[in-house]
Order: sequence, then C-alpha cells, then structure tokens
Amino acid sequence: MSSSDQNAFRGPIDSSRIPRYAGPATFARLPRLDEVGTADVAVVGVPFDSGVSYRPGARFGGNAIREASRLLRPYNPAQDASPFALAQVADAGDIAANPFNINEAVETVEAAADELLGTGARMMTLGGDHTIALPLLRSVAKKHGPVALLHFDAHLDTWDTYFGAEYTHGTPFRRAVEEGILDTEALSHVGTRGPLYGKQDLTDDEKMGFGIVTSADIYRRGADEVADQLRQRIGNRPLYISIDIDCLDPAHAPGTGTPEAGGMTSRELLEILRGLSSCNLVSADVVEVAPAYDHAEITAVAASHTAYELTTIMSRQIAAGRAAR
Ligand SMILES: N=C(N)NCCCC(=O)O
Ligand SMILES: [Zn+2]
Ligand SMILES: [Zn+2]
Repeated sequence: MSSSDQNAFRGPIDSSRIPRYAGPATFARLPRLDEVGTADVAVVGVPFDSGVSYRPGARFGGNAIREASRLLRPYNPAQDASPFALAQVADAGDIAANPFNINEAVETVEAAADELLGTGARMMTLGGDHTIALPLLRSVAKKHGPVALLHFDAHLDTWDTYFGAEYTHGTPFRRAVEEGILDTEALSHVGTRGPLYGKQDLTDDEKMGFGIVTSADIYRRGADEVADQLRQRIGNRPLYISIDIDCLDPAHAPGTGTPEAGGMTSRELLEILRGLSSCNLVSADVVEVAPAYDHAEITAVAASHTAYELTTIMSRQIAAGRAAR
C-alpha cells in the first residue's frame, strides 16, 4: 500500500460524535478484525488464568483493558504518531482456551497465534495470566527464529515447576529458554523486586542468560538511561516485549494477582517503552490484570496506556517499512 493510501485504514469510532462510553468495547474503540478483513496489528484477548499461584481473576483482564481503553485518543504526542492511521490496527476478539486443561489451553493459544501471525499481523495480546507468554513466544519464534525478550515484571517467572506443573504463570520463560526460542544474547527482566525462594533463583536465571534491571535501578538511574541500555543490548534483533502489569507498584496497579511493594510508576514504564520506539518490536503482551482487585480502573487504565505505547511502536515500524519499499 502506498503512503497516499494511508487514510484507508479504519480507525477508532469518533468520540466527538458517539460518546465514548456507548456501545461494546473493542480496544481503543477500533474496528473488529472481521470488519476490516486483515490487520497489521491484531489486538487479541486471552481470557485464561488457570496458571496462577495466588489470586485468580486475570481471565477478566483483557475485557477490563478494553473498557478502560475507551478514553484513548488517536494521536500519541509522546511518540509523535497517530498509530491507527499509520497501520490497520484491529481488535481480533478473544482466544477461547480450556480453563480446566492447561496443556490444552497452551496448545490452543499457540495455534491461534500461528493463525494470526500467519496473516502477516503483529500481535498485541491482552492477558490472561503470564502462562500465555510461552505459547505466544513459540509462535513468534516459528516466524522470526529465537527472539530478544524484554520482560517487565516484579517476578523472574523462570522458576521450574509449581506443584509439579510445568506450565504456570511463574515458569514461562524457563520453558522458553529450554525450548531454544529466545535469543539468549538479548534477554532482560525489568522491574524485578521482592522476596525470592532462594539465592539460587538468581543464579539459575543468570545461567539462562537473563540480565536484570531491578525496580530500584530504574529509580536510581532513571527511565532514559535504562531504555538506552536496553536498546543497545537489543540492537535490531526481532524483539518481543512481555509486560506483567505487576511490574508496576501496587499503588499504580492494585488489580493484579501477585502484588509486590516497591515497584516502578506507570510514568516510568511508559517512558521506558517510548525510549524503545526504534526497536524491531514483532509482538507484545500485557498480562496479569485482575480487575476484581482493581479500584477506579487504576490498573486497567495503566494497562491500556501500556498497550497503546506498544501498538504505537509497532504501527510506526510498519509504516516505516512500507515507506522503505
Ligand atoms: N505474576 C507472575 N507472572 N508470577 C508470579 C509468581 C509468584 C509466585 O507465586 O511465586
Ligand atoms: Zn509478576
Ligand atoms: Zn509474570
């Protein structure tokens, strides 16, 4: 498509004509995928939380983020871009995963992701608990080879098993390293904090190839410096960003299943993401929003803005790729 066709992309419902609280919620009031046929960025929900170790409820996260995203506007000044005019972004609905069989759910998510990525779309996934990052990464790696990973989270999520289970929200990234689907030269956790099971958690994690930017590092060094360092490590490798909303302090994200004190602010998270806007972001997820513990949509609003920044990064790159052709 040439640049003169850019206005052909169908954007959000105009909130100056139809009140933004009217009608069913899609992400940012964008069209559904079936209304536009194909999309450059497919926003997809995964209402699954059978992998959690503490408070349940992230199965309702995707829809809470969609509801909170009604207030997003089409121009993103922080990245000087109108993400929904640069590329076709659409809401692809939900992946229906079996809540009673985690192994089957993991297969279902992988197959659905294969289908969406196979259309040429990048995925902006709204969780769901963190278990779903594994099948999403599997699918992305089938397309791009092992990918760089930026993992925003209070937790490492590289633990081995819980109650003997391999697929849980605390274990996706160990499985991913074992499966060889991550580029071990470019793996970072960001926002890590809180008590661990033992020091071994950290040594195991380091052996897998992860670097760690703790939440205290962000406070001390600032978002810009952290983003610069991450960008240098990633270079132009295909990048996947996985954001567990519990990377934020519980003051900024109370609505989550395993909250830990001492986290980054939503401003710091958004600023770090903006600092990564030149990275080759192939897909991303925002997970672990559990609206039952939320207040005044604090968490869902933060998650909706997070997904908006990620979508903007992808749309800008898609448009730049088109212009270069
Ligand atoms: N929130 C995520 N993804 N993982 C937390 C696991 C913490 C635990 O139960 O040890
Ligand atoms: Zn977490
Ligand atoms: Zn997590």
